[in-house]
Amino acid sequence: MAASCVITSPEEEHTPKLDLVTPLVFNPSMLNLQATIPNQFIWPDDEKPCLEAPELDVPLIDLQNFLAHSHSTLDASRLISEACYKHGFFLVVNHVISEQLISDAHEYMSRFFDMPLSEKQRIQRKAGESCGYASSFTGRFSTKLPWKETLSFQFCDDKSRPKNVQDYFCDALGHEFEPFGKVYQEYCEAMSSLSLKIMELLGINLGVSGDYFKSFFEENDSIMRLNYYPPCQKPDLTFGTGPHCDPTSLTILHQDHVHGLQVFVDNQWRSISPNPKAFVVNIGDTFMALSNNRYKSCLHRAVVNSKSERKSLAFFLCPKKDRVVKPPRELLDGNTPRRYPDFTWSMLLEFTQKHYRADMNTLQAFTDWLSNKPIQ
Ligand SMILES: C=C1C[C@]23C[C@H]1CC[C@H]2[C@]1(C)CCC[C@@](C)(C(=O)O)[C@H]1[C@@H]3C(=O)O
Ligand SMILES: O=C(O)CCC(=O)C(=O)O
Ligand SMILES: [Fe+2]
Repeated sequence: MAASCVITSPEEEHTPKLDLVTPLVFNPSMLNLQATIPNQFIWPDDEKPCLEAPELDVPLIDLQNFLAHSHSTLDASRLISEACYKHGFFLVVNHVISEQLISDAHEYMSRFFDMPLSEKQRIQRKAGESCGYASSFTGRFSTKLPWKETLSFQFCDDKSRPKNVQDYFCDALGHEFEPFGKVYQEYCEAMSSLSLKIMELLGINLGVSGDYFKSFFEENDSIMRLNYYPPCQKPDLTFGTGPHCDPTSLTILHQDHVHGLQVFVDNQWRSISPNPKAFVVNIGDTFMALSNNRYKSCLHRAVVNSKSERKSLAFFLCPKKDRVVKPPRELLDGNTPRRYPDFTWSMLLEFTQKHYRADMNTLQAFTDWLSNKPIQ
């Protein structure tokens, strides 16, 4: 890739001029071989990563077995419940999503991020918006920058816009990107369908009537995100994705073969190793509110390494923007009073894109913001 990382010279870096207006440009091809990393990427000592985290034993759910209501249904149901009450992470296998589609999604991600920076910047994320290309969010954040490039786009399960992902790529980058768009259109449709099956399963486990959650997420208006983490010569000083809880409802993540995902459980960072046949599923803040705080949206992060790039495909299930997030009556009783106020996903999304950097406290900060309390 062309271009270089536009950073002031070392002496200026330590005494940056106030009128310095040239934003830092994160160009991995220039940065990933440098022995030092810019200060903006260095996280505070008390937040730095531990690169070796013991494996977290998460339940592995055979989805076809489960949905066939076979004898293993009760076992799977119990395993998922235990996980969701504790940390909200579980693995799904036998999900009937083709290996070829997953492989194509990873292949096109590599092709996209291998493009020259100027090409990627044709689809640059605009301030306050969730879609587009971002290189380490330079210009969005000024400290604790994540060591990653991302491409995010919307998926609408909307019959009136049947090819919205494919159209996004063609409209933004030109007709030659139709193959990109076709693969991610098909991938997002598969993720949406898998999400609804998982919602059916979560509803059963929470004792919620019928298809409450499944119908809540029909016509979902979700976010697909491609995470590309270049190698980093100082992986112990920065993060690919910093510690956070997903503000969304459900995340379906496919890791490539490189380790990096860590989850905070029982006051310890634990890793979830890549499994090419499995999707990592985790509960997000919005579903935690929908479940009236029963299922947990859990703190997690992604570390980087000095040897190889890492990629992950993250599908963030989100309800239609104007749908009111409110727990079903079965989850409201004397013992568990209402934990969060009514809100729409549109409000929480805007909060994370314009007012607050999603972290481990997003939902509480959002609740305070809604009640006009000063953010702690
Ligand atoms: C609604 C969203 C905001 C983020 C992408 C989706 C779900 C996860 C969020 C995020 C990944 C949490 C960590 C911080 C963040 C800024 C990031 O590192 O990308 C978050 C995303 C975002 O605000 O762009
Ligand atoms: O890349 C990963 O393993 C995790 C990324 C993540 O948590 C996110 O994008 O929200
Ligand atoms: Fe996440």
